[in-house]
Amino acid sequence: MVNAPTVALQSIGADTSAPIGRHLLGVVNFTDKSSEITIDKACPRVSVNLAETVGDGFAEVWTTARPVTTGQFGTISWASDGEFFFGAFHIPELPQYAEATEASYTEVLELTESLGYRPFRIWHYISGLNEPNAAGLETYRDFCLGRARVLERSGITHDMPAATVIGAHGGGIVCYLLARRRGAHVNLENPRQVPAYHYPARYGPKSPNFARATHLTAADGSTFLYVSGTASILGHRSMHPGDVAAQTRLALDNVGYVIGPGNLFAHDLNAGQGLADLTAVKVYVRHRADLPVVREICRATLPESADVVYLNADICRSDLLVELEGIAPQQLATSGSPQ
Ligand SMILES: O=C(O)C1=C[C@@H](O)[C@H](O)C=C1
Ligand SMILES: CC(=O)C(=O)O
Repeated sequence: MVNAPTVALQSIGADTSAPIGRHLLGVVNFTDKSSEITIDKACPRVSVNLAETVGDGFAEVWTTARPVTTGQFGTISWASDGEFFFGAFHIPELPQYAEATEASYTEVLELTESLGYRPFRIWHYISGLNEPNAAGLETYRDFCLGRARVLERSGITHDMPAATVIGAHGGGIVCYLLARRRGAHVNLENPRQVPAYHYPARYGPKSPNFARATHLTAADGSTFLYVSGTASILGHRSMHPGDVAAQTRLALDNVGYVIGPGNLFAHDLNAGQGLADLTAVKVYVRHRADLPVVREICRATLPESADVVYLNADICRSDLLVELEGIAPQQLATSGSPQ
């Protein structure tokens, strides 16, 4: 059994207890209910308001190999098994988010640093993502302002892991993250894209802070590639405006490139992966009417083995129609060589 967090995408309301030999680390329900976070002795349970109906929703269930302890630190609900950590915070709907984002991100860094953990994957779901805040700044750019201020103070603006920022249907900001105590993970860039840290000022007063993917090696040598929300961007430009099919193909192509052997070799890593290795894929589609086209392209491109879910959501640039993320696990065969 892998001694690293693994994820299963289950239907909402399905029994979200851990499989035999695994322990719950965190449960994220994508539902039609309001965003909230609860915590019990088992783990934090996050609800993200991002499904049209319960039927559209799903549960993202993270488990780990060892029993966890849970805790609360300011706005952060967390669980840890001593090596891996799951944390989450919720900021209610506000006229502006930078200040509250700064406060919660400060708590995330204080908590993970005090416990000796380093984040390796972060997700954010933000209602009104493309809407102007009370000061007229797009909410996504408002969020980036708050995040960047904290990371600048901590000197880690260019060392953040894979991330996702996607719109929610209401409820303010929900953020959840995975972190690890020991061992280094490697943040990857995609040479076909300008690193988000270096986006020109036209995209906002502060650049986003995330890597294109993060590569993690577990104690048993298994590796996991966590791919950020990836869109139809080359260089720093959004490509194929208005053409959701072309945007879907380029987003998939960007994912295949960033986890491919050439890019991993360029980051001094072995055993690149491919789209055929992806699982736990979340596809975010701006217009519901585009879902059938996006599904068709994804089904033709992704392996049948992949768990793929589709969500109707706003994306961090208003000219982007689709974005997707995934995980490429590489379990070691018993011989110790990559499968
Ligand atoms: O700002 C981010 O962290 C981010 C935005 C999107 O490009 C994508 O969801 C990945 C990360
Ligand atoms: C916008 C987006 O998806 C990116 O910056 O990669």
